[in-house]
Amino acid sequence: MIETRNLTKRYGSKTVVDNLSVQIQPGVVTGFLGPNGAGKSTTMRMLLGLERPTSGTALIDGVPYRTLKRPLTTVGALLDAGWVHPKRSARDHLRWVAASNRIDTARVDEILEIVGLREAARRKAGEFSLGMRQRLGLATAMLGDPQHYILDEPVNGLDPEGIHWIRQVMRRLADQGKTVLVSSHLLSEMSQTADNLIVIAQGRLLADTTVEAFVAAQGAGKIRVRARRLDELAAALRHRGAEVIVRDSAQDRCLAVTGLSIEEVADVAGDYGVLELGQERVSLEDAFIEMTRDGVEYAGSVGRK
Ligand SMILES: Nc1ncnc2c1ncn2[C@@H]1O[C@H](COP(=O)(O)OP(=O)(O)OP(=O)(O)O)[C@@H](O)[C@H]1O
Repeated sequence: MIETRNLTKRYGSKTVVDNLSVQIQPGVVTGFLGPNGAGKSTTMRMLLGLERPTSGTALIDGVPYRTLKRPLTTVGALLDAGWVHPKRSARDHLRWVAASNRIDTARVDEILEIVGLREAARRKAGEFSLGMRQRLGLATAMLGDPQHYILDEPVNGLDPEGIHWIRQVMRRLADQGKTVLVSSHLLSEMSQTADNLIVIAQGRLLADTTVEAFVAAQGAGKIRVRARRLDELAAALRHRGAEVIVRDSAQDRCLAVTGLSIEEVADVAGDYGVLELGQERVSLEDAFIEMTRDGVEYAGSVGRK
């Protein structure tokens, strides 16, 4: 299991990770979600022993990463597509990593096949595209067949085919019973990739739940309404005691209403040129924006699977 206990990191007076306690379970893909600068990379770097916590602990199977004897056989990591000497071939890079971790070099050709780099194995890594570098980074992470994976924005810069491939790899690893922690600020991506979600903003835990429960809880009981005179309708609904959120997106402008029944909303909306009325089905994107905007404490309100 990957775990943080009251994990805190400060740079000067700025708290980047704030008292974060989470447990990442095996057998599922856990999405680590947050807007830019939320503290995801810093948390992952602390888990990998690359940053020292100001307080609290980051543990892999109950111990700090730094104490692992052959780390690559316990945790596979992908940070910034991994570092590779530009003049070294993919194969030589992997053989070097394998040797330094006492991993059988026979595994190198096997893993090159798995990540689809067999043809390019003898080319210099400096000539690789971003997508190929991501594949090589993942190959490095998978080399020691570790139980745990920590992947920082692995889909960054990939084309749709590459994204599909990475998703499949993560799913397969989870199905094999591995722990897979994957960060992203792309919510739509996470909704298609992850089973569980850990959401942070400004270093603080906002949600620790399943993707399904997260979306359901965010959208529960809201009524979506579009009308010609939307702002006036919003005021009228508030006057009737409803809680009203104005959703402004590139596609449309609508209201999300709670505190009144759909019949009551319909009664009011009739006077304001109603165009559409129904139970809201929120996207993960909307739920996330709403949550991080309000900074609502969410953790614990919805149980895990
Ligand atoms: N070494 C450092 N010194 C000072 N501040 C830092 C350092 N590393 C990170 N930060 C700050 O910590 C905050 C969190 O950064 P972090 O990279 O962990 O966020 P993130 O959630 O991974 O965001 P992104 O998706 O943009 O990578 C940012 O405001 C960043 O500027």
